[in-house]
Amino acid sequence: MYEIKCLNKISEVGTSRFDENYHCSESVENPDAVLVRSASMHDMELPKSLLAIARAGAGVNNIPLDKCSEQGIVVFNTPGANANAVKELVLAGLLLSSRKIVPAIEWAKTLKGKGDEVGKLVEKGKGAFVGPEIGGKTLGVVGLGAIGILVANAARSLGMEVYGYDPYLSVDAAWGLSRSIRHARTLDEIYASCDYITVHVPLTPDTKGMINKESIAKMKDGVRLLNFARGDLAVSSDVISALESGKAAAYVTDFPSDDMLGVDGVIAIPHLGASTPESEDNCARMAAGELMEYLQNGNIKNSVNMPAVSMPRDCSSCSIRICILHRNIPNTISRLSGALAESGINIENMQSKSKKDYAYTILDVTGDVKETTAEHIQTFPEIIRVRILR
Ligand SMILES: NC(=O)c1ccc[n+]([C@@H]2O[C@H](COP(=O)([O-])OP(=O)(O)OC[C@H]3O[C@@H](n4cnc5c(N)ncnc54)[C@H](O)[C@@H]3O)[C@@H](O)[C@H]2O)c1
Ligand SMILES: O=C(O)[C@H](O)COP(=O)(O)O
Repeated sequence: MYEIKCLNKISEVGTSRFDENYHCSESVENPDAVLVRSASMHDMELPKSLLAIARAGAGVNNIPLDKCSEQGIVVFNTPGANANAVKELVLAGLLLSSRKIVPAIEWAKTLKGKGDEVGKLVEKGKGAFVGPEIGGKTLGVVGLGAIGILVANAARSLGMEVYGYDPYLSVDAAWGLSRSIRHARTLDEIYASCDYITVHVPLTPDTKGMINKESIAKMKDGVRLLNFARGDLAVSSDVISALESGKAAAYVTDFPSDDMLGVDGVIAIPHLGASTPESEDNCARMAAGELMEYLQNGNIKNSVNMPAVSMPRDCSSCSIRICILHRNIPNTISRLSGALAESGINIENMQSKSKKDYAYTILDVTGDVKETTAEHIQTFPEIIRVRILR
């Protein structure tokens, strides 16, 4: 029985994929795997039993990736599964940042009780809520991954002039990008050209605080900023100063901090980007599938800390699969195959790949694989974790 611990509420569309070989609940003590959304795992003790974590979503800054890699815990996310939900809210954000919709709605509520006067008061007061159209304006999209691409293409079809910046753009992503998106080679080009700037990059030491005094100074006067990626991408005191001085006209954020709340020009949304039934179902379905495939077959797809390695279990003569997470250093494979040969075990099929400092090897074997074989391999200093799947 595989024990799965849920740290957040996960859509049943995902958890119902677990069959009678799985037990999934919030109160599991020694989990084989964890399913999580945004709950922070940084201060959590990671039990020895833990083999994998699946983030039902995109951002993995709530998970201690280095610690997981060292302990042989494979971390998955669900690329693209919530991208459409975020794109739709970003489009709403573009309009909210322009058309003074939120204060106008609040003002309209104050007319309650004015009876037949309401129509006249609306016409008299609406002049306070004039805001520009987005059509014909320039939008800079920073980060052209699953979300950035959808936002760029959609804004283009709404009549915006769109600039995209992503120095690590993947080939797949490039195929998905409309040809009419302008390629910005530097962030400065985005800052100098764009009336609206939206960021869709992961939070990393490189991107933390990228919206700050210096970058804002390079932006156009009256720039409207949108942050549906992570709060710490922006230095909040610098954004507040820019709003107060009029340098920035709006800051739409899905990650409000205390100091931002109530500031004129801040449109604070309570992290709703991925909160649609469709996206919650997509993420949960994908995350549960990734865990099952890894726990049962040792296959890794969509991991953020380990290489993608998959082999079908179609070797009719070999019922045993050995899965080894190890360091990416020379001679490891030959030591492994030597140790297996000494125990009379033959490798029938094999796949091995590396990702930065780590590597993963799957071996379909014939012969008498004893637990002691795994224990012996586990003593090699380059080996992080060995699993035998029967
Ligand atoms: N508001 C929400 O609910 C919500 C939902 C999903 C994702 N997110 C956030 O949005 C981020 C992006 O999500 P995604 O699904 O598009 O991820 P993704 O991995 O598909 O795309 C990220 C893109 O950013 C690019 N990138 C990385 N560093 C960069 C840099 N310094 N400059 C420019 N580009 C850079 C990458 O090359 C990649 O193309 C996530 O990491 C997460 O933090 C928020
Ligand atoms: O990175 C993500 O996928 C989003 O921030 C969504 O987070 P959530 O699953 O907690 O809504």
